[in-house]
Amino acid sequence: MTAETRERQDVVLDVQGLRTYFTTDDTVVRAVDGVDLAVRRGSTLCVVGESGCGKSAMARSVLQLVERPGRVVDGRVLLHPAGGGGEPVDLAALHPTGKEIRSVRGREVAMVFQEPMASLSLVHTVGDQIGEPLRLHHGLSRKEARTRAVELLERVRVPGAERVVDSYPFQLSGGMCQRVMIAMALACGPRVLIADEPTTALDVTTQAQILDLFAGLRRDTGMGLLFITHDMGVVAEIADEVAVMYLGTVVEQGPVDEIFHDPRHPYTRALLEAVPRIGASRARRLPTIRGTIPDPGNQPTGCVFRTRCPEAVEGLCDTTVPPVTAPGPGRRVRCLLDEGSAPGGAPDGGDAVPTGKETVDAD
Ligand SMILES: Nc1ncnc2c1ncn2[C@@H]1O[C@H](COP(=O)(O)OP(=O)(O)OP(=O)(O)O)[C@@H](O)[C@H]1O
Repeated sequence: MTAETRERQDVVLDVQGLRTYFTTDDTVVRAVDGVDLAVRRGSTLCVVGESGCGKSAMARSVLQLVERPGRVVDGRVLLHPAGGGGEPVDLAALHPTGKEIRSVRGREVAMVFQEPMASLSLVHTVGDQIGEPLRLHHGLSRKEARTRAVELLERVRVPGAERVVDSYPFQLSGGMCQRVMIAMALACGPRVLIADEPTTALDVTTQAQILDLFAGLRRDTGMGLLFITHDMGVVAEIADEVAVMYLGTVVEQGPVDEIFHDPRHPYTRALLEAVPRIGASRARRLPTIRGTIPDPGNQPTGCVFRTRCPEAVEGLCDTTVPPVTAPGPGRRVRCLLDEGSAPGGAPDGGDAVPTGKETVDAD
């Protein structure tokens, strides 16, 4: 078996050409505009980008959780069966409120959000909330579900799990609530866990503990982790692979080491320059990315990043949509100025990654 075949077999969630638009009377916000991603078993894919790049809309689209007026308008979200055999299910083709997608949510693909307090019910105990999917999907009795809830709390390293299981969220700290959310997400043994900025609302110490917890869980359970963040420091801590998102599209992706040591897209370089460095002089001001993200309802012509790109070339970047190119195995870049990029497409001729032509045609 070649390394590429093995890599393909490892894919548990395959997002292809995903587009999610928010349509109102006078505007169409192309929040997700042709995204291709693959989440592998036992591996963490970090999606990184500034606020408003479409990370949450993309993550919510996977489970058809986009709120109106948002809607998945194109693309496929293939969930591969356990063990790699059989036909994948296209989650994007399921009805957003139908029975099929509801049976996938929580059971096969679970999600953890940024604000645990907003996601937890304040009037039910922690144990009842963790146990609910177990009673619903696995037919456990109330007592069995409580026992399992204690085990799950212990697994996410909640001290005094026997006591915490009978408490209410408002009695717990933000970090503890996030652990409860993670325990809930793990309850049914999902094959994919989507975590949307799960540490952003937490203090730095708790953040580090939760990241450590995610890394351990991913290792121990073999689930695929799709981790959304705006913070390159978090990416460095937890990612195996990285997808850099800007204005609804993935502008660069690849293995984490390569993204950090050989960033090919000017946006990736700008994100990396804005990360504080250990040992850097305090007097040195951190560079920020110039300008602001354009209105996704009114995207620039040509390259989406060119209005903020320090390297943009007039007459090229404003007129031509960059094709996806492949500068190396597992690497994808969308930049007209990237030298050494071969025309895009999977190295094995696979169909999971768009070719440059498709990108050009899409706009
Ligand atoms: N309900 C909505 N109606 C209209 N536009 C929306 C809606 N929700 C999101 N958008 C737009 O979609 C785009 C992508 O938003 P999204 O929240 O996915 O970005 P993000 O990268 O996750 O940012 P953040 O880190 O702030 O959550 C933004 O321009 C946002 O304004």
